[in-house]
Amino acid sequence: MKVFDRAVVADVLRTGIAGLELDLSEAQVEKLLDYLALLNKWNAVYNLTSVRDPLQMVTLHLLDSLAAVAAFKDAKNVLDVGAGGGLPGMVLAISRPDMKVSMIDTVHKKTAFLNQVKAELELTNVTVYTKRVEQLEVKTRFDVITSRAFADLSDFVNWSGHLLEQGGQFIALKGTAPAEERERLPKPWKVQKLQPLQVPGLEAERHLVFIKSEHAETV
Ligand SMILES: C[S@@+](CC[C@H](N)C(=O)[O-])C[C@H]1O[C@@H](n2cnc3c(N)ncnc32)[C@H](O)[C@@H]1O
Repeated sequence: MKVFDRAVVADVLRTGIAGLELDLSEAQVEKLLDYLALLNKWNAVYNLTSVRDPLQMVTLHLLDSLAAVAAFKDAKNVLDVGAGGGLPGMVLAISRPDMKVSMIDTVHKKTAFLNQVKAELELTNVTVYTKRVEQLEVKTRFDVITSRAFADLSDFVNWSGHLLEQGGQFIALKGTAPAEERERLPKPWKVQKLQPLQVPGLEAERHLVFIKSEHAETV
């Protein structure tokens, strides 16, 4: 599908949400569609994602991120590192308006887009930072730090570990997470759980990797 046909896109999105058994209101589904329409529009100029087909964007971006929403059920204050066009951060913010979601990226055109989405969709739970995560300082640390397609797990925790509150956890959205990469994590970080994800309409392997300090209680 070349053009953004909202009715067709909405149909695929709604079927996927039903498959994931997610309880989203009609207003939230409309916001997800608004977000996708903006991503599609800005992508033409800003090159935010290499996925250009709106229907593929539903599966590879929206449903892929929505499949992870349940893992954030106890989260209150989340940071998405290397959020790019807002995945999974923007999808989490729309799905969980009660949760604070911060997104960080080094590339200004990406965070300009995220701020535009925040304004147009009136997302009061969103904060956007333009800088390297290693250089971010915050008054209140995060209970969950997430990322999708960001970096090797060791770099992810090394660069953002200073931002995680005591007892907090990392949740990385990955295709595969090879044992060698998981075992290479620097102390005190340890993989607590590796959870396969089923994304409606997607054959590819997807996983959530939960990482905690070995000094924290197990999940
Ligand atoms: C492959 S993209 C993934 C974007 C998005 N998470 C997704 O799944 O579509 C990785 C992003 O990380 C950002 N990035 C790379 N190094 C970073 C750093 N040290 N701090 C913050 N963002 C970084 C890049 O600018 C890029 O937008």
